[in-house]
Amino acid sequence: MPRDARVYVAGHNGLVGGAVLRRLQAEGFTNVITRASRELDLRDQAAVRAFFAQERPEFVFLAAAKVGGILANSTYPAQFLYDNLMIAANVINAAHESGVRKLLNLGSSCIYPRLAPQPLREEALLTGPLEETNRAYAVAKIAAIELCDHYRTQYGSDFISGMPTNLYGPGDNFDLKGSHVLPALMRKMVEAKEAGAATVEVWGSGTPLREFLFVEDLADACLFLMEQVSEPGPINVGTGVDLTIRELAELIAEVVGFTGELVFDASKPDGTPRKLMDVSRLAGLGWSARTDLHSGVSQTYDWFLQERAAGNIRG
Ligand SMILES: NC(=O)C1=CN([C@@H]2O[C@H](COP(=O)(O)OP(=O)(O)OC[C@H]3O[C@@H](n4cnc5c(N)ncnc54)[C@H](OP(=O)(O)O)[C@@H]3O)[C@@H](O)[C@H]2O)C=CC1
Ligand SMILES: C[C@H]1O[C@H](OP(=O)(O)OP(=O)(O)OC[C@H]2O[C@@H](n3cnc4c(=O)[nH]c(N)nc43)[C@H](O)[C@@H]2O)[C@@H](O)[C@@H](O)C1=O
Repeated sequence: MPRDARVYVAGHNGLVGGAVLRRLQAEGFTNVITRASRELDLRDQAAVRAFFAQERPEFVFLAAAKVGGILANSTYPAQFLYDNLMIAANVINAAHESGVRKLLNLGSSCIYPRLAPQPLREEALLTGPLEETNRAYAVAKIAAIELCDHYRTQYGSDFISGMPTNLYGPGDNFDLKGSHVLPALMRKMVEAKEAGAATVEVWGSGTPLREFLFVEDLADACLFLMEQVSEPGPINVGTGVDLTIRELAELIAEVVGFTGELVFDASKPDGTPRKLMDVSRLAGLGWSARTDLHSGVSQTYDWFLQERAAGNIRG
């Protein structure tokens, strides 16, 4: 991508969009276009068409979506399905109509079939029943991947899809009901430590396994994909390493300095038992994650304390 190319980052206020924006700015891109949802609701087809016709971006990072953890997904499935279908359909179609040179769409490891063989290979997509707790979201994410592939075959559009694993890092959502596990446990443990509380509640059994990629590494992968990959089908972006929720909670407790007891609430859903991705395809193209989980959690903790003091934490 030329440094003066017109680059649109959809979702720049979010975890992924924020990391991609920081990286583009660090790399010296001078023409980055952004819009908050209050300025441009991507569910509004006419507004999206008008935006693309007016701004004519050449490259698009599609990191706008309605995103949440296991409880949010199972509580608001209609919104997760509708919003994500509309956002993807409007942006992908307007990108085609306005002649965008390349678009990067993002899937998620949680959209693979619940019982697909692990580690998950890209070919496993659509080969079996989905995880119920986030099926609505998954259907919308799968539709976006399918749209990109069919716009490639029918119109020759260079629209690609990355398939990130669970992400975390600066800019994450720390709302205790709507967020993902890592920010939720970090916030709960910080607040428990400060309050002198003896316990912290962990949802579920603690036995599910999850893989976590630091969002700055994902941003690096997004630029790599935009520069290096132009082929159909999702491409996994992860670390290839997972751990149990119990092990994650113990790691966060050690970083935060919470020495109380972890109490597991079996009334909360575990979700899919495991979703470790096979990351060999992207490794074969020359990209691998650099930040180990302990370092990423430590960096996220430092960022959380600093931004909480400034009143900038989402959630
Ligand atoms: N977080 C994770 O663990 C993972 C995320 N992904 C994918 O990465 C992408 C980004 O996720 P993430 O950064 O975590 O999500 P966030 O919730 O952190 O950010 C999503 C962004 O989308 C924007 N947005 C939401 N609805 C609309 C709308 N109707 N119109 C315009 N903008 C909208 C929001 O903008 P605003 O703030 O202005 O309202 C927000 O900044 C998604 O496609 C997600 O599926 C994939 C795997 C894992
Ligand atoms: C990222 C990807 O994957 C997401 O699915 P998920 O990985 O199941 O999401 P999660 O991070 O919310 O939970 C992971 C595990 O952790 C446990 N858990 C413990 N304690 C808390 C807790 O306090 N909060 C949360 N949220 N989970 C907790 C929780 O019970 C579960 O066993 C999709 O929603 C979808 O967003 C998607 O794209």
